[in-house]
Amino acid sequence: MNNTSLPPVIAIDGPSASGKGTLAGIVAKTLGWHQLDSGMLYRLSALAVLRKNIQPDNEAEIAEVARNLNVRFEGQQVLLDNDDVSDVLRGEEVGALASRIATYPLLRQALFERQLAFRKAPGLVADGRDMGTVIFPDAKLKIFLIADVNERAQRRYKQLIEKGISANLVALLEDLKARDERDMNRSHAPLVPAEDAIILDSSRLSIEESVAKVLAYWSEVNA
Ligand SMILES: Nc1ncnc2c1ncn2[C@@H]1O[C@H](COP(=O)(O)OP(=O)(O)OP(=O)(O)O)[C@@H](O)[C@H]1O
Ligand SMILES: Nc1ccn([C@H]2C[C@H](O)[C@@H](COP(=O)(O)O)O2)c(=O)n1
Repeated sequence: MNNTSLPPVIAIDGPSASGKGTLAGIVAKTLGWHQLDSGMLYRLSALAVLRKNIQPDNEAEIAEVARNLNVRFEGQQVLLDNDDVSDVLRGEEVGALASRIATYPLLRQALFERQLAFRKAPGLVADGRDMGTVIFPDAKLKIFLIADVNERAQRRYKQLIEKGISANLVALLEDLKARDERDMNRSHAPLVPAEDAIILDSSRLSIEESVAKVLAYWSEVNA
């Protein structure tokens, strides 16, 4: 099967808390497509590493854990080894370790096929850091979603408070800056826009305005 016969992909990449997941979810629902939150796979790997007490610098063992992840998605629930980990996955410890181990080429390779498997008819909206550059380079539409780091910290702060999780705005801002630095400067699959990506700055856009822009770009692709 050549790539033109594969289901279409819309790739949405960008830094933490830029709104990728929110945007991908609404666009996928609007189009009736599947969704891949690739960051979730890195977070699941990090959580499994923590639970198995694997040393964070043991790249080979971490890749092995990722290759054998026993994960199920049931609606909004994520089950790791039959345990509902939906909330714990979003925690700071897991996110920080995910960002650290995501620098390992063996781990990225271990998750490669698993991500490709999400590409099913009628289409896929995939969000992450390397969707348009590495995993789905033939995506029909590539969005690189950015937002000012202070705005992203505010968004993450509001998101956590609304979930009843205590948060510190200054610490969140520092964490986002550190994560941006690591995600953008790693040697394998760094966070960079694909050459054919559209840069969408959502700093001053509402969620609805961002969604409308992506759907308009998609209509243009098909015009
Ligand atoms: N354009 C927007 N305007 C205001 N808030 C937004 C906008 N887009 C997203 N948000 C809010 O920002 C928060 C972070 O969004 P989201 O979790 O989708 O980001 P993300 O880029 O997927 O983050 P991560 O990479 O860390 O998973 C959410 O609470 C979401 O509702
Ligand atoms: N395609 C991806 C997705 C995620 N990562 C890494 C980098 C992030 O810091 C971490 C957690 O992702 P999030 O849930 O915040 O989107 O996972 C990556 O390297 N490549």
